[in-house]
Amino acid sequence: MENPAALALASWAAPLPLGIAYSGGADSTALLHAAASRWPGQVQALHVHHGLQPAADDFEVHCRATCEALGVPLHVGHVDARHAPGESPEDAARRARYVTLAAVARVHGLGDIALAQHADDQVETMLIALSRGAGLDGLAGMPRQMQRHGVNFHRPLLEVQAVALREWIAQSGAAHIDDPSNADLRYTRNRIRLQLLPALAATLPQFRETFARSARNAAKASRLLAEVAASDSAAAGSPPALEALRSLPRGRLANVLRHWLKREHDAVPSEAQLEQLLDQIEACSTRGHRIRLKVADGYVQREGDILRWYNARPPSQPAALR
Ligand SMILES: Nc1ncnc2c1ncn2[C@@H]1O[C@H](COP(=O)(O)OP(=O)(O)OP(=O)(O)O)[C@@H](O)[C@H]1O
Repeated sequence: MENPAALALASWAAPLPLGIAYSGGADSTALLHAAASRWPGQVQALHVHHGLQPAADDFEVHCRATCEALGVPLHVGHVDARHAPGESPEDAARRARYVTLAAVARVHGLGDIALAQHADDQVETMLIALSRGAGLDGLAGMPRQMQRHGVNFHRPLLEVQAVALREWIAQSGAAHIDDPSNADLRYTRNRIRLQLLPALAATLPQFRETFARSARNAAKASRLLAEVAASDSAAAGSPPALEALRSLPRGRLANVLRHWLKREHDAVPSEAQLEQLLDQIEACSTRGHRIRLKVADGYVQREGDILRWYNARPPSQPAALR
């Protein structure tokens, strides 16, 4: 049986040299083997050592042995991911992993990193997004390519099914790690993978393809909304002028506010907060109308003709500025 990751890489004009995010797990093992034989001498493995996990040292030892056997250089970065209040430990570990992968890549002159997420990971990501009530951005799933922390991340296996990768691993006997935490049903992602995906497969056999199509549709719509937001935001200025905001229909106003808050302040308003902010802006027809609303971890406040964001409670305003 041919490595399905090799088939996926065959049609990819990858930027070289290429870093491979290699955990030692089945999927990134299949990707590393495929990449090492497709681009000999141009591939380097990047491994993140999760300091808090008891088995992390063993994982690193395993990765070293595999890379030596394949003749691929290995670079290891260390993280000690602690999660912020309100953030799940899984999200914190993922966030820290991307930062570390990028930092290690940059040190070794690599501008591109391939991750081994596949079609099943994409479906899991969409289901998690749905379970959190996500908007279009979340439903778009993971992009095939994104720029973050100064490097390009690629996901060349997004169309490959997990079962194909696992079959190849089993048949080829390629050494890999079975991370026991992948079976821990306390994690939502594991429950989705182990309980929900088999049920989906039984009921909707084509779900991977149709979900992937929905993700692409959502991604297209999401890009369009970002373009509308960029043009409305350019017209409103930064910080945005109330008069320009008030000239927008409610849907576009919500769109531009969401993008302004996310892009410039990394703040995501709840549905109720956004509705309240829209109501306030629409009602704000006199100079004396005051706006001061809690949004995410900060505040949005009217200051004269503009709206301003504060990370913390804003100073009280002299009446002239309200
Ligand atoms: N510790 C790590 N070091 C380097 N890259 C990692 C690490 N953990 C995950 N990755 C990368 O991120 C991708 C997604 O992470 P995820 O946690 O879903 O993978 P995983 O369960 O470790 O599985 P696998 O290695 O089989 O892909 C992996 O496919 C891999 O490319």
